[in-house]
Amino acid sequence: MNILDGGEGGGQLVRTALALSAVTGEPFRMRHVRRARANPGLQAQHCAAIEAVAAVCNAETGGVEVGSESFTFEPNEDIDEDADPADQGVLGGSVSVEVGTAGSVPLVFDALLPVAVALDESFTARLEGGTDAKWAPPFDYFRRVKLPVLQEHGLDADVTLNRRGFYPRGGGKATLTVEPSTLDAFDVTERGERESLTAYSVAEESESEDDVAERQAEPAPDAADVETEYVEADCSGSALVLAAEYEHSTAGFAELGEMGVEPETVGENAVERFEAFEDGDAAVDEYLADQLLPFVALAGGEVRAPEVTSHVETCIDLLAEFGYDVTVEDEGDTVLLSA
Ligand SMILES: Nc1ncnc2c1ncn2[C@@H]1O[C@H](COP(=O)(O)OP(=O)(O)OP(=O)(O)O)[C@@H](O)[C@H]1O
Repeated sequence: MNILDGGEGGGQLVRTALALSAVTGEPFRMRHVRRARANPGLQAQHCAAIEAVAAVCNAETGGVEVGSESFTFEPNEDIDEDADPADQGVLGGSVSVEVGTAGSVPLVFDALLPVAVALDESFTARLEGGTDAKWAPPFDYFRRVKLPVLQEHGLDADVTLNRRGFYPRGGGKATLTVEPSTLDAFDVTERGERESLTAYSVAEESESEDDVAERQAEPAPDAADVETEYVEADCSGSALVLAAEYEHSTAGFAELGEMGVEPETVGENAVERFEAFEDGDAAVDEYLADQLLPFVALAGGEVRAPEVTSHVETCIDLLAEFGYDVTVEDEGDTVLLSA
């Protein structure tokens, strides 16, 4: 059993370990889960990710409860460890999981997506929780930025939003369907010319009185197409994702509305990050960089990112524990991640 130390990072290490364990068939124990966080141990969102990935690969789990700092995950014992990972017979099927209040639905999807390379048959995951939650990719980032980049590289997956769920009540619903997939190696080193820029601005319906969705999108550059939407949800909330599609890549700049923060400020923050990105030479934004790492490890290739964030660093260490080497080349203003 692979003994992993989760102490240097956050939930991302839990999600990456689950995905890699499902793909390789290698069981693991993770200790010191989120040790340095203010609320150490597994949180509801992480327990939901464990439950979802376990359902897809028939894993046995131990120690999975909120607050637990150590847990085990043993994927289907029927897996033939000598076989190629793509032929190891991870099952598919369907699973419904409540992530709980505003626990992030896209983050649980993140744990499930890499399993695509080892599936026998498709799986469907129906999740309930926060679609647009703090410290996580908002739903439109997942749908408009991350998924398109992965689909471009062979991932056969689709997502449907059934209901938005904002912080703190959650209550959002989304369905992810993933088919067995063969990934192409990544060559995301130059982003190329920008082909489109879209501001996806969403707010809960009561916020239409204050034109929140329009005001969030107002600072977007003139070149941007603007899509505003008001939705039914269990509590008020709003999100803005500025998605920039380039010839060879897509980058996203996502911000959530917050009490006491003017909607225009939400938009300005996203625009500031977009402009800084366009001033540099990276092909993906800093968040996509850490989220792509498991796929780069599995498929090989290169991705040019703005910097080595702590998420990138700790994820690379974890991938090495499963035998996947990702190297980082410091290029000055950018970094090249290769496998
Ligand atoms: N604004 C954002 N846009 C896109 N992705 C984001 C954004 N904010 C955070 N993320 C992504 O969300 C993930 C957060 O991972 P992290 O390990 O910090 O989260 P967690 O599971 O909530 O656990 P923890 O509470 O331990 O931090 C990262 O993959 C990061 O790229």
